[in-house]
Amino acid sequence: METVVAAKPIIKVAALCGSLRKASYNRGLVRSAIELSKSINGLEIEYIDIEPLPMLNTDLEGDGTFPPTVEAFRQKIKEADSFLFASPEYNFSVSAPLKNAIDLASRPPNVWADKAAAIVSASGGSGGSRSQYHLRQIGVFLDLHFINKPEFFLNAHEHPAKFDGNGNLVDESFKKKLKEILISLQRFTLRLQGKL
Ligand SMILES: Cc1cc2nc3c(=O)[nH]c(=O)nc-3n(C[C@H](O)[C@H](O)[C@H](O)COP(=O)(O)O)c2cc1C
Repeated sequence: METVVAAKPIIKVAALCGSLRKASYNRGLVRSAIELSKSINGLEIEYIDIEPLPMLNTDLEGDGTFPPTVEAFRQKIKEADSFLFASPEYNFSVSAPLKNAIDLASRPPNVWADKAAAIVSASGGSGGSRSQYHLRQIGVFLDLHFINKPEFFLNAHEHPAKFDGNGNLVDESFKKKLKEILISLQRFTLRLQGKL
């Protein structure tokens, strides 16, 4: 008799980067995550560019409608099962572009709610840990549920050799850690959706 193996549900992850810089290390982390996800069964990552988003102004909201770029962004967030944030630290917090993107998608109805998320960061000093803890705090209000471990903090300025000249992550131990985060995010998302 033929054994039928249930297909693993596909988890769609939307990846956001808080830096708009062309050679951003954090964008490099997103590129790496996309590459690494190709060897994880059931996980798909799409990079969502936040650069075209306007600054939030509630005057621009109609009756439940938003400017077209904002509407398209909100739709992408709505369709995702979970999120990967690559967040540089700006003045001990998340960057303004990332906070703006988060705020835009939080306007009623809040499209972040009840989803799983993971954070990685490349920054100076403590590798972005303080931006990560601010992001977790923001998630409390949004009903975003972050995985706690593993953690990923990379001081890209003290250790620039972990990236190549194009901002791509080349360090094998950090790549391994990044893949562990993706696997943990996949499992947590499935648990949250009651599929595991
Ligand atoms: C306005 C501003 C504030 C910053 N504040 C911090 C900070 O508080 N802590 C830190 O570790 N790095 C800080 N940095 C450094 C950035 O986090 C660092 O340059 C990082 O690599 C930027 O991310 P990216 O490479 O993805 O663009 C700051 C940079 C800017 C532009």
